[in-house]
Amino acid sequence: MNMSMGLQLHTRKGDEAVHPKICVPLMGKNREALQDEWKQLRKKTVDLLEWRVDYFEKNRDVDLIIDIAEEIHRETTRPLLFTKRSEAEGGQAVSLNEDEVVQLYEAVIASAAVHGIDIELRQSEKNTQHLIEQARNQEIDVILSHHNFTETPPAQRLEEKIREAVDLGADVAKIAVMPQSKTDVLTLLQVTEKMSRTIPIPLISMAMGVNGMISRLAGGVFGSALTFASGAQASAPGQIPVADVEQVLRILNRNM
Ligand SMILES: O=C1C[C@@](O)(C(=O)O)C[C@@H](O)[C@@H]1O
Repeated sequence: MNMSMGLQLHTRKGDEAVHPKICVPLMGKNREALQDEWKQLRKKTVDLLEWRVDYFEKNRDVDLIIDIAEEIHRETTRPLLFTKRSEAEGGQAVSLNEDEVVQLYEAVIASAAVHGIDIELRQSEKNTQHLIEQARNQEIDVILSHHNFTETPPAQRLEEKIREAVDLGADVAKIAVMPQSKTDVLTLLQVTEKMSRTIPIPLISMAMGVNGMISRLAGGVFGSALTFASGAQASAPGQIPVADVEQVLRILNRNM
């Protein structure tokens, strides 16, 4: 079984289900709010934390960001995923332009304060390759991600996105879609089932919204390596509180 050291996610082995890890997003707008969020998680089963830095007010203060990232890891001892989600893919509107986002990622990678970074596949190939190279030197995992907040593209398109992530050199591929029907949820799960058996890296997938909730609980059965669960707030539609997710996964893992 491959283990990416940074985020410690598992690649699926043959036909076996994956015991997915649980990641909780931190969305505080300042240090105090972030501290409140992670303190509330102390007694919860959380494998990873994601800092959604697009919610952070002082997003130009790189030294502060690195200092907080170090504090999060020191205090929680969980691998930390660093994400600046774009507005086009469900993130907050921020004043940073593309180059500034790349500079922020470069500084965070250089600090080695995080264990993984999320880069969207919409980012230019040049920037992506550059950041992957930097991250590799620091043994930081790179998730290459694609989110569609309005619909579920056809299976073939989703498979192409996953292949694109693999071909660009991702350590982990991720797709999130918005289902308009239960059939769309099945499409997402079917793609997950097929691709997680075929690609050499862990795959994370989810269908968002109420229709998609089942994918956040049962995605591991189909090969998804990680599920996002809400702590103080949900960072995407359909996220379920971490204690509920943990309960369901415990039942599945115990019996499978
Ligand atoms: O990409 C993802 C997945 C997500 O959008 C979800 O649907 O749970 C939540 C985001 O915080 C994270 O960056």
